[in-house]
Amino acid sequence: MAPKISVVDITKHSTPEDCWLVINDQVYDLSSFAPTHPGGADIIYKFAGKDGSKTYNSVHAPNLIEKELSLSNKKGAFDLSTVTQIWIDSNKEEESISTTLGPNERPPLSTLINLDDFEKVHASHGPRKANAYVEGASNDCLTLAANKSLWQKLWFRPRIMRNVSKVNTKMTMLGVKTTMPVFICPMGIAKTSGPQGEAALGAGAAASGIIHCVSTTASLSLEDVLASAPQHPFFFQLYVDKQRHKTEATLKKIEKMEQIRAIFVTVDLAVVSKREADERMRKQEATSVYSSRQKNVIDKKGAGLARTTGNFIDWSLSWEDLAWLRKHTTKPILLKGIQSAADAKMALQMGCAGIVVSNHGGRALDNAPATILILLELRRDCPEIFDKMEVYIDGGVRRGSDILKAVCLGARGVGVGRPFQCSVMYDQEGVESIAWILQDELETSMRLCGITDLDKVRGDISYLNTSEIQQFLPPPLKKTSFFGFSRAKL
Ligand code: HEM
Ligand SMILES: Cc1cc2nc3c(=O)[nH]c(=O)nc-3n(C[C@H](O)[C@H](O)[C@H](O)COP(=O)(O)O)c2cc1C
Repeated sequence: MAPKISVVDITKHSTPEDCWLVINDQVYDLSSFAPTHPGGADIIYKFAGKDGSKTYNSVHAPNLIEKELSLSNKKGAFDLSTVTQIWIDSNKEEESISTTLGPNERPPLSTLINLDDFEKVHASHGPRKANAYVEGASNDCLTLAANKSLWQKLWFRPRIMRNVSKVNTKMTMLGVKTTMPVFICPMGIAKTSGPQGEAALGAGAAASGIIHCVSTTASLSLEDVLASAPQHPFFFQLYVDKQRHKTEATLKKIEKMEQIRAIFVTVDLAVVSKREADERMRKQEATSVYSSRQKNVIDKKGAGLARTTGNFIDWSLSWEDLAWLRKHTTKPILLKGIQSAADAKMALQMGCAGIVVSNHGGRALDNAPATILILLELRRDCPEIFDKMEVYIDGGVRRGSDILKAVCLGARGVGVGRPFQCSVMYDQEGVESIAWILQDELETSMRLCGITDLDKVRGDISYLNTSEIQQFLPPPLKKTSFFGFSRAKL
């Protein structure tokens, strides 16, 4: 067996011409590869003679380097027993430098061409704490992954030769006319991702003709967020506070705010779940933009930003509380976090104006079903709700074609979360860029499907083939005809 390579040996190769790096406990010679690295040579030279694993892993799959480099550039295993404190400290310096690059060092906005690009750049260039917070999900992130991957298993059945020179993507959501059926999901503490925080989301939504749903845990005051687009409507997301009088005061304030057109009460997060990436970040690393009202405590779970800013949420919330909420607002109430047909029916019975099918982007119960499956379940088990209230969906929506799929299944619109939060890195321009990409992708997929008016195909499943994901549906509550659709629509 080849001898392991020590710290002393590696530090001898710390120049651009002779550039060795440790990546995941293996030593590589990247001298000839670095100048051709698509992410730039500098990022590799920064770690010459050092351990680049953290930065590398934040953008790359672990096996990429093994796959790409020739055998002669693989120098062997790193000798961990030779690690010194000085070496660890020098690596840390480089890591912090590489995660706090200035605006001019980020990839230009024009090079980001889909929503995943925004999440990748946030991972590689955003503040580490913000990234752990934004990208994190519960436990093993199974629901997070399922949300996204199951959209990809829903296929289209395109029609042809339908004169698609003009397409109409407009939709009315809760009485608000929008350019396309998209709202920016409520997300806490957006300032951790970029200095404009929610103001970028509000102004970007207004400029793009979509709606921002402001979170209870926004880093800016509600007034400041609304001021970012003074003529534009917003939605407000409500977490009910354990101290109910605080919620009552919030609702009283909102009642007078004409810009707020609806209240989305979040019902899927009785307690903040275990988000391990976030929890691993220690309290002292927190950028305390919001946490002044909470006492941050480190316990055995860690000190995640989500949990420390979310422990005011009332876990006693129940269906009876809807009457209490109704007493304090005249605005439409929607329940955000519906995950079954039974609860969707209940929301309708209780007089809600609508629901958001959501599992909190995989940040609530891990192993909760992917949201597209819940939407299918609703279509099958309670199709009547789509005519009687407004149904929205979020979770893993990353393509304009996902919007089209949701609408064909009967949703009035979709929420998009993480990509928008990541786009705040580029301020308002970044937010507008995401909206533009979605609009463009939506129009393209409509044209290629032979659809000219989005509103006219709402609930028309004839453009979809659901067979690949139907196997994942739970058994029906009661027997209904296939999907509850009339045959004409099938
Ligand atoms: C054979 C090894 C490598 C290959 C094939 C490779 C490939 C790439 C590619 C294709 C990109 C473009 C963006 C993307 O697809 O995600 C990229 C970006 C990047 N790579 Fe690598 N890479 C390698 C090694 C490394 C190493 C060793 C590091 C760190 C020490 C690193 C750090 C980065 C970073 C930080 C970016 C993002 C740059 C930016 O956003 O401006 N890569 N790499
Ligand atoms: C960073 C972050 C913060 C969030 N904060 C809230 C919140 O304050 N209130 C809420 O109802 N949902 C919150 N959510 C959940 C989103 O509103 C939404 O349900 C989810 O992000 C949609 O999934 P996606 O990120 O895959 O698009 C948050 C999600 C993220 C990623």
